[in-house]
Amino acid sequence: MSQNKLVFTGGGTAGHVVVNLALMPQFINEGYEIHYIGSYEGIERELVEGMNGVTYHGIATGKLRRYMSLENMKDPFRVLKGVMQARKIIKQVKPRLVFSKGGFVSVPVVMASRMAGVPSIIHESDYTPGLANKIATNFAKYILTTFPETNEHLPQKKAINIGAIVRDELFDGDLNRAEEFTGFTREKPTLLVMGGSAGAQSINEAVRSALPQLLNQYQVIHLCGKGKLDDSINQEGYVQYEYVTDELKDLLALSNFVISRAGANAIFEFLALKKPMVLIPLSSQVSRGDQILNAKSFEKRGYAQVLEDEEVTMDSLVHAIQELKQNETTYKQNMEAYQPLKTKDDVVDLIKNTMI
Ligand SMILES: CC(=O)N[C@H]1[C@@H](OP(=O)(O)OP(=O)(O)OC[C@H]2O[C@@H](n3ccc(=O)[nH]c3=O)[C@H](O)[C@@H]2O)O[C@H](CO)[C@@H](O)[C@@H]1O
Repeated sequence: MSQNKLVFTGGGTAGHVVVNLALMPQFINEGYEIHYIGSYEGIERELVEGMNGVTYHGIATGKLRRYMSLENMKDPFRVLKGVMQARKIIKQVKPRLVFSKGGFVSVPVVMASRMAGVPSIIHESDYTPGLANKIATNFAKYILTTFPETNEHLPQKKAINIGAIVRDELFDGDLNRAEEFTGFTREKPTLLVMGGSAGAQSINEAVRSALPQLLNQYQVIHLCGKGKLDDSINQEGYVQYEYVTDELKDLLALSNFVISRAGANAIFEFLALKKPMVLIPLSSQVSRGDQILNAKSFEKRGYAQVLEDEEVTMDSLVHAIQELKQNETTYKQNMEAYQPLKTKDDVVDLIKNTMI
């Protein structure tokens, strides 16, 4: 059996899985045995379980709720159970390192790795660290950050700014496949709408109400989130999908502009692919406001136009798209000047240099 074993963890939303999806194939190709510790039912299970070369282990996990619920009382016990389960898995697998992409499920795993004397590296995509990663930082060797400003909130010895890690496959989009999948053509420009990995109701509603205006000028690909399809809409030039996996690269290749939430992974993907974007960050009423900071940073660098969630209407959305189109060249020039700080290979090297 291979002595080169790694454990990856992270979940809750796709944003806490995609960096792992970018890194794991590299290690699998080099003959490493990969284990993934996630929740029993989260999106990480869906995205990871079928992958060749990865063994998935489900554990109990708590959840961060920003509202009062009886479930909140049960969470400490679930986290404790998760630590015991993760500890058992780590003892059995004996990995050389644990790599965590954050999210609540990752906390017990990073704690258990520390107990077992296995080093861990965690990754924070957002402008400010989330609660799970703040806790996990205490037990980890390093925390890798996407935005340089994030390091100000973290212990200096542990924080390393690496920039974003984008999946290689996203650069291999194919226009013919996209046309076949959507039924669209290249004659009209295409707008891609992505409300984060789970979809966003406010964006879905605004986009759907703006369709009569938008479809005059654009074709619209709408990634609307699980359970958020609207079957009553059947208009030429509009397609909707709950969530796409392999097809995403092709849909991105066909898209000229993007309307999106401001999740860190998604926006760096659009930047890497030079897609001018309208960002509608998740409001601070329902989150810690990290997406607002992500979006502002992109606006400041001239990559995006930002609309606050509270001001999203049919008219404000159409207006924002018009402005984006008018300034397309400037946005693209700004994005051309962007150079990723470190590559995926640098992170792979860091992992190898930190392994026991
Ligand atoms: C509600 C919530 O907690 N959101 C957080 C979550 O967002 P979320 O899970 O939406 O994460 P991101 O926007 O960062 O990433 C979404 C990922 O899903 C992919 N994708 C999306 C739709 C689809 O159909 N197919 C697909 O593959 C995107 O390409 C991207 O890689 O994690 C982000 C990264 O920590 C945070 O910034 C967000 O605040």
